[in-house]
Amino acid sequence: MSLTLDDLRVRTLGDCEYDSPFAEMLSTKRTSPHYVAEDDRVLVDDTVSVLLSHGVPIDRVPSFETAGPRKKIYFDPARTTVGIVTCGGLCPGLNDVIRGIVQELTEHYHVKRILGFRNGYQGLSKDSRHTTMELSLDRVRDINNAGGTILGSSRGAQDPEEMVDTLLIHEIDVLFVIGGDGSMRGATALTEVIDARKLDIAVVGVPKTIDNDLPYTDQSFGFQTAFARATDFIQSVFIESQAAENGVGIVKLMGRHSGFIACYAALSVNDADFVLIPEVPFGLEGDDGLLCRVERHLREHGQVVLVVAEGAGQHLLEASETKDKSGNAKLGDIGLFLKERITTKLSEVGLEPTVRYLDPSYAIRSVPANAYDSVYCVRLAHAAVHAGMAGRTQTVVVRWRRRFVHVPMALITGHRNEIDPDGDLWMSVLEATGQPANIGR
Ligand SMILES: Nc1ncnc2c1ncn2[C@@H]1O[C@H](COP(=O)(O)OP(=O)(O)OP(=O)(O)O)[C@@H](O)[C@H]1O
Ligand SMILES: O=P(O)(O)OC[C@H]1O[C@](O)(CO)[C@@H](O)[C@@H]1O
Ligand SMILES: [Mg+2]
Repeated sequence: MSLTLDDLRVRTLGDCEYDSPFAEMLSTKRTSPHYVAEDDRVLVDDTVSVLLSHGVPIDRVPSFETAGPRKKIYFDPARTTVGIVTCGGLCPGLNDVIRGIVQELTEHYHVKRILGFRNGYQGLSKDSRHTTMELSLDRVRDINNAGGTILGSSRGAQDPEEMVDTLLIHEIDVLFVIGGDGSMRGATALTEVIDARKLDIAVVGVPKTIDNDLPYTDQSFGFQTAFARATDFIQSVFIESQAAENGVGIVKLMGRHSGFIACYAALSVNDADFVLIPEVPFGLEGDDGLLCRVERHLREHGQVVLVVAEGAGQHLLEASETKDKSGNAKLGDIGLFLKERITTKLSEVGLEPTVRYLDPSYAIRSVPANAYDSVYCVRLAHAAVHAGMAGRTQTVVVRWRRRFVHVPMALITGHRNEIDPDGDLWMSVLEATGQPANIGR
């Protein structure tokens, strides 16, 4: 997709007139390999050929506004009330982000009132708008040691008019939404009502998804923790299948539309023989199909390990019209399906298999963030606070090519981050597993 500078323009509520608590520290800072000054920008693309293809001077090629503290800010901290909400599925690091936001607002900006809305957007609805949680430093002190979110989360639509009424009742000036693509669509709907009513409320997003399926972000927070946890299950089925006669290990991992968890976990353990992801369709039948390939592998090596993303091979299953409360399609169970088909096939050819099947499901996303993700979360939290206090709205903070930047919400929800079958990640998976580029297709 070709972006223009206009697509990348971040919205702001107005001129920044208050001195930032960081003004003095920033006065001598210039762009360096480790810092981007607030009037500088970060390039979207990073290859010579793509940069040249734009055919415009370097200051006209697509670039993001840099994140970080500003010398001047929009909101007067002494009169600012902040809200925080976490929505959608769980993800390691949610509590780290909440804590980081509260710490930054309290210790540096000296914001006095921070409210957590309970149970996702549901907590902003008319019915539950009074069940807020006061977020003080004491309240968030050790929350990062636990998985989940102290605020709770939910799926399901709420009326944006009602939600904005709730923001007004609590006199919220800045709302931080920590959530995935659906949450960012919800946040966009909020900003539309805020605009229509000409209100002065900033909405800043911190993108969250263990599936790593949001675009314009290096890797989403919690993803590394989630795939690291997933490796335990691959190792288990590897060991089980190694010890059994005709051992088959199958692990199904989360990933509705994108197979990042499956690929990274499989590469990390480097013992998987087949990795199946939604982005690369495969067939079961025929000499080139998955079933014969599994059989051959088993005959040759005595064991076989498959890692399958939950969204893989959906074309092989009966289509389902079922949706969850947020309207996300409920998928068929490819893991159980493969377990049955592989068991039947191997039994038919006389290789009575010992099949070990694991579906760790929620076990990989309910854990606390690892050290790496915790660092990432706290830095995203700081960036979000700086963006909000500077009056940025309809904006998310992300890390892009190792720099923290502001991205308009519309870009984050515009398309999905998926594994490119022609890209180098999938090539690495093919190299590590030895599986062919096409299975039964
Ligand atoms: N198009 C939309 N407009 C308004 N609100 C939406 C929209 N899509 C989703 N939402 C709301 O956003 C919240 C979270 O959405 P959803 O359950 O899809 O999770 P998510 O944020 O995409 O996170 P994840 O996919 O990582 O679990 C829900 O309350 C849902 O109703
Ligand atoms: O059961 P829940 O909470 O709807 O979550 C399941 C989904 O959430 C995700 O982890 C995305 O957050 C998907 O991979 C998974 O299908
Ligand atoms: Mg989603």
